[in-house]
Amino acid sequence: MTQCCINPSILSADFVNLEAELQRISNADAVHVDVMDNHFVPNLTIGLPVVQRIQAVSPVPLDAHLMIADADRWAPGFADAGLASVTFHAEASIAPIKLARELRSRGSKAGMALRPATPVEPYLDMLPELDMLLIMTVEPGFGGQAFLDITLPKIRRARAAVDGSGLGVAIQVDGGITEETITRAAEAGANVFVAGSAVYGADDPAAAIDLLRKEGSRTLRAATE
Ligand SMILES: O=C(CO)[C@H](O)[C@H](O)COP(=O)(O)O
Repeated sequence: MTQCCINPSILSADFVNLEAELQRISNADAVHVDVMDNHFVPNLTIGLPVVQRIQAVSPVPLDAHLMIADADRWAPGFADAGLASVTFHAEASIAPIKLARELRSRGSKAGMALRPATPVEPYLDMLPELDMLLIMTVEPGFGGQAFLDITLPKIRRARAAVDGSGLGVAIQVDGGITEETITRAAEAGANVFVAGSAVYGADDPAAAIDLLRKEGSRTLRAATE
C-alpha cells in the first residue's frame, strides 16, 4: 500500500509562537512550509531566514512549498539550507527539469506543484526527475478555502501515470483537506495530504493528524484491495 502522509501547513499556525506550534504537530510526517512572495500569489509569508530557523527547531522534516516567482533563481537556496523536500511551481519555472535536478543534486527531494487550472499531461515525461507532484486543490495563496472537486480527475490521471511508470513519485494535495475531503482525494490517488485549518483549527492538532491519517490510510488500503 502507498504510504499515507499528513503534512500540516504552518499557514494556519500562530506565527508568533512557531516553535511551540511545531511541537504540537510532532506526530506529523513533515511540516508544510508555505513560502509566498506577493508576486506569484497575492499573499506574503516568510522567506529563507525564517525557514532556516524553523528547520533548526522542527521535530519533523520540512516540506517547503515555494509559491514564488522566478523559482529557478530562488529554489536552490532552500535545498542548500538542508530541507528534506523543496517544491516549486511549474508555472514559475522556465527550466523545470534543470531545476528539479539541481534540487536533488543539492540533497533535497524535488517536488513540482501545479495550480488547479494547470494540466498535468505536459509534465508527465518529467516524472523520473521528481520525488513528488503537488496538485493544488485550491488556488494557492490562502488557507481556509474549500476543496476543489474539479481537481479530482487530474489527481486520477497523475496516479495512473505514476503507477504506470513504476516510479515511486508521491502525489501531494494541498488545500481544503478535511476528514471528509481526504477520502475523495485518496480515492483519486493522492497519498500526501497537506492540511492547515483542519489541523491548527482543531483543539488538539495531534489528534486531528491521527484522525486524518486514519481516514487517508483506510481509503488507500481499500484502493489496493
Ligand atoms: O498552500 C496553501 C495555500 O496556498 C496552504 O497550504 C493550504 O491552503 C492549506 O490550508 P487549508 O488546509 O486551510 O486549506
